[in-house]
Amino acid sequence: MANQGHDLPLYEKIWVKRKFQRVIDTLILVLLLLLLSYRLFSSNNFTFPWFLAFICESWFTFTWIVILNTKWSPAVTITHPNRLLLRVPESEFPPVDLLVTTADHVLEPPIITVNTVLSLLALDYPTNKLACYVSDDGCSPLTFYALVEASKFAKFWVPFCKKNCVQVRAPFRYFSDIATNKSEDSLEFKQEWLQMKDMYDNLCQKIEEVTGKTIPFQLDGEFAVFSNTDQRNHPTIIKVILENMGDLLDGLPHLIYISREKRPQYHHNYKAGAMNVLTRVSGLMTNAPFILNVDCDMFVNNPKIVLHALCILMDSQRGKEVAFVQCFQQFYDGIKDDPFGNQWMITFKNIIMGMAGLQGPFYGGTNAFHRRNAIYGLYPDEIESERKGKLEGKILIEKFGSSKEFIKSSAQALGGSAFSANDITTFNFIEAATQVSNCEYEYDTCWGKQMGWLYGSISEDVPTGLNIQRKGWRSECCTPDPIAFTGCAPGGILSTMLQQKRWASGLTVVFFGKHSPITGMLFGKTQFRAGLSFFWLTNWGLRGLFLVCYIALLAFCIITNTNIFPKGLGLWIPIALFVIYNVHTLLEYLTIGLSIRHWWNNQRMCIIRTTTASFLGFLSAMLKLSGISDSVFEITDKKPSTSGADGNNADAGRFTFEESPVFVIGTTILLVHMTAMLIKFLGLQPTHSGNGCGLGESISSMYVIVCYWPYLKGLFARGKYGIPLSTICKSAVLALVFVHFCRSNVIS
Ligand SMILES: O=c1ccn([C@@H]2O[C@H](COP(=O)(O)OP(=O)(O)O[C@H]3O[C@H](CO)[C@@H](O)[C@H](O)[C@H]3O)[C@@H](O)[C@H]2O)c(=O)[nH]1
Ligand SMILES: [Mn+2]
Repeated sequence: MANQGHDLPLYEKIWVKRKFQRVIDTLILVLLLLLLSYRLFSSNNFTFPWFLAFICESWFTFTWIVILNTKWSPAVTITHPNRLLLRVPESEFPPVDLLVTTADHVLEPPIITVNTVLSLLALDYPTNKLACYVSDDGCSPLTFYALVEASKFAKFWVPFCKKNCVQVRAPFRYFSDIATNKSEDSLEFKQEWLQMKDMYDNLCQKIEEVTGKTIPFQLDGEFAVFSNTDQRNHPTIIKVILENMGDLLDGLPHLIYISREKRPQYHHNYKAGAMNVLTRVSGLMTNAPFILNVDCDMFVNNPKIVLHALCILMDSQRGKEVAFVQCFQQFYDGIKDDPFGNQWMITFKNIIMGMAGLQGPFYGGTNAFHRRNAIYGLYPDEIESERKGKLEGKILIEKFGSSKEFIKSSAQALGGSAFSANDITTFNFIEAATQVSNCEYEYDTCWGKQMGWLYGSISEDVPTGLNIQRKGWRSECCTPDPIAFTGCAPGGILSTMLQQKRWASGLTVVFFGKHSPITGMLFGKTQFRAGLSFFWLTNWGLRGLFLVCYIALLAFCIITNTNIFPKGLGLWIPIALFVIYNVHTLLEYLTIGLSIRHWWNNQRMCIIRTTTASFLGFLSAMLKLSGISDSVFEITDKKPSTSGADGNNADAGRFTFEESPVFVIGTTILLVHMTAMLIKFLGLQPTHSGNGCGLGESISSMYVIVCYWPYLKGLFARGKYGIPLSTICKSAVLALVFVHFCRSNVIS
């Protein structure tokens, strides 16, 4: 019986057929190449606009090649947790460390973190094999208080979930779902349910009470360590909130709170710094071979997810080459038709599934199961064979830092010998853990440079993943049903833009840095097509630069009455491109059941986002690379929006404007194009003997204005729906400068 299905793989990879799409995608590439060759060989003028258009279109073509390559051979993985259960007795399941990061109790209300932690504690996995570590970069007694209260609630919540096979184990979601209390449920269950709900409401109330006040509570007893602390200046605080003392199968997992030391003179490296501290502290206490990391808002939606991920990581065939298993980010309560383009449904289908068919998806920063050894910098072939050299004490100290206890634990982890926790007691654990969480611990070690979460980019996830894949590791997607994790997408246009800007900036830094896919392909073991697919990510900011150039060029042409598009028969190339591309993407949306509105919102947001957030991100990366100013990790606001994020609210998808440079750029683009159209319709274009501006330029300019429709409405709306006057003024000045520049350059 126990031997049943021994030779069957724990997971399978299935390639998805997409012949029709390949044909259309290739056709688009051919048209792009045609346009480029038309530019090269037409007897038309080789003016500056033509040259610039050629550069931009070459870039677009390259981007399309990247996308085509990524989409070419998509794959999905299918996991078989029942086979794993048959093969490995529960007592031999490997430990898994659960790492959670939170950084600001205002933008990330403690109740959100609490829900994520509760869902982790209630995972369907032996509780004595789980340990949850929460890093709080906000050093907030409120977060700590909330976790302590949550741990009391967990003693009832976890057994309740397991007994009743609850699916969604984040209580705020569970209780908001009316379907959880159905009429056919037994009386006993109903009573329990009500009791649980009562307790949860109680917990929320307690947390709300303290978060509402300016001086929340007396900082004494357990909380005394938080007195006189400042977010940017405080010693390490470590608290063991729950400890599974008797190694009990049905107890609760360990729960540990960590706020690493911060000092103004030390750069704390944002989330990457926090993750490295979490890795070390968990290494000291439980040293699990596998690590799950989630952001504070990403709760477990499928309680069996650990088993699914282990199917991949523990598969005896291909599993050994897999460094991490990535569950795609999905969101709850997404606004209908994705007005801000931040739900990424089609990206998952096209890009991530595409990468899964190559060397594997990129690491997305959250919802990922890692092999501790890969985080520690091991190569895949070192897992089984020679790694003696790496285990020598001196080398380990140079790489991992000087904590004796940590060296011991890392040698164990690298040696693959014992997954057993160290002979560490709560008392010496705190001491050792404090040492590895202090600011100067990483000084002169490899942390953040060659191993662990890498520093230097505010999109730390991408270089971290690339650094692992360049060593020859693969990664896999895990897409169980129901979805593994769900989190909250940014609720408004501003937070979406700021997130995009951060990504663009961080990714541009990666592109020009030593962890770019190019170096991975040239000097590492990143496979060629996989490396090419990673450009889709790292070029995020550069795309902004080229698109802004192109859009400015269009306006320039209309204002100065010149052209970049072919005339006559040649004009059919860009027109065919435009039509085929749009029909093709629309079909892609419709086939997976998304609406036309969803498609249009995404098309529009792609233009808006690329020309504003990505472009600004690119500029900020340039400032960073040239050493002028550093870029800051601006945390995404996770407060539930007051206007109701339920998607039914009429206001939920509307653009609300505030003062911010991202809106200045967008408004400028809109004003410039409106001015250009006005000049054209009023007949104010200069006349000259050259080749004047034609239909192509006008249609494109109109398309830009249509994309920017929400901004156009914002120009005339009031209150939060209106673009602030100061932003309009700044944009108007910029637009005037641009128009003046064009007029003074008129080619006559
Ligand atoms: O100094 C910091 C800043 C952030 N965080 C945590 O980092 C996570 C991600 O921050 P968030 O503001 O939610 O950013 P997102 O844009 O939603 O995050 C995406 O992009 C990030 C990289 O830019 C990745 O790290 C994330 O995993 C990925 O979900 C959160 O848990 C934060 O608490 C820290 O721990 N310390
Ligand atoms: Mn997030």
